[in-house]
Amino acid sequence: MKYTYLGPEGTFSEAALLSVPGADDAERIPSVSVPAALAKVRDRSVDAAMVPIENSVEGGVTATLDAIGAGDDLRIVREVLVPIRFVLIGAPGKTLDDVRVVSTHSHAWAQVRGWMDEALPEVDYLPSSSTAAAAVAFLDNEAPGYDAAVCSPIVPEQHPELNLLATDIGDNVNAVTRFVLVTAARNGLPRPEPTGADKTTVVVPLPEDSAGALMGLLEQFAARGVNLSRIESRPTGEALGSYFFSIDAEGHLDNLRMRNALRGLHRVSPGVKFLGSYPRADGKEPLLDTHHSDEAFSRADEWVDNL
Ligand SMILES: O=C(O)C(=O)C[C@]1(C(=O)O)C=C[C@@H](O)C=C1
Repeated sequence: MKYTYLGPEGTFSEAALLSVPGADDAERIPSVSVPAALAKVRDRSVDAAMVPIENSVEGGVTATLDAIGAGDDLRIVREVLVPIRFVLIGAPGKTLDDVRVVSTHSHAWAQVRGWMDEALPEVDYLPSSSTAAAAVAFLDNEAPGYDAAVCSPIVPEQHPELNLLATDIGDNVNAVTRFVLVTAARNGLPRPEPTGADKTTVVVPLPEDSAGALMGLLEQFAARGVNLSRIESRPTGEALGSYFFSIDAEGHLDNLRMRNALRGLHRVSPGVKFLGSYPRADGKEPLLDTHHSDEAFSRADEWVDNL
């Protein structure tokens, strides 16, 4: 297997990838952005990409939601949860008092704003493509245009020569980011089998100019007892008012309640895209009524077939 991730080395995305069995011995190619990582999957120059999709504090990673929803079909085959901690790295020779401009990934910045307001209230922010990219720029000894970088504690572990100014600067000690491992659809790799604790991700265009369109989508899940764990709307980019929904639902494509929900979804929104069924990282099984079990759906089909 050949993998890519949002790089460079030392990002949370790399930490997520390294938790995949066998990935530490496999070829791992860093990408400069989430769309660049997914482009490598689509042109088959790698087998899979590890990308962030959702953070418990800052919400959906829109770059990922937009890039997996558009273009050729992709498949999510695994999810990984990474606890998030942040440190502050200074430019060589700088102390905390010298810091005027801080750089990091926008999601990381949103998670340290409280600490910054307390410790460095006057500071300006400069966005970077990833947390690690902001920090390792100091290794090149060039002036990167900022005085400090927010990144994962892995970066100073990998590069002890970096100037560590502060540790544990995240505002929420329980912050977690969810990452997904994405492959090309129909790439010949085995698809994840149902485990009893699975998630299914779909992207659904909202039918336009129709009263109750969102209700029409949601009731496909509700009527079959399929619980949703995430739903986010994103603009398609085509026109004002044109939206798609990115949805995670509890269950696997092989569960009859999910198959029936997806059939219903396709009737109300034929542009729906299936992005994969894969095991939940937390192993949590859905709470099901008996009338939503596979047996109940099979018995109902049998009853109708025999009428
Ligand atoms: O920059 C990184 O280290 C990433 O892996 C990206 C990312 C994100 O997009 O949310 C991952 C986890 C943290 O929440 C901050 C940044």
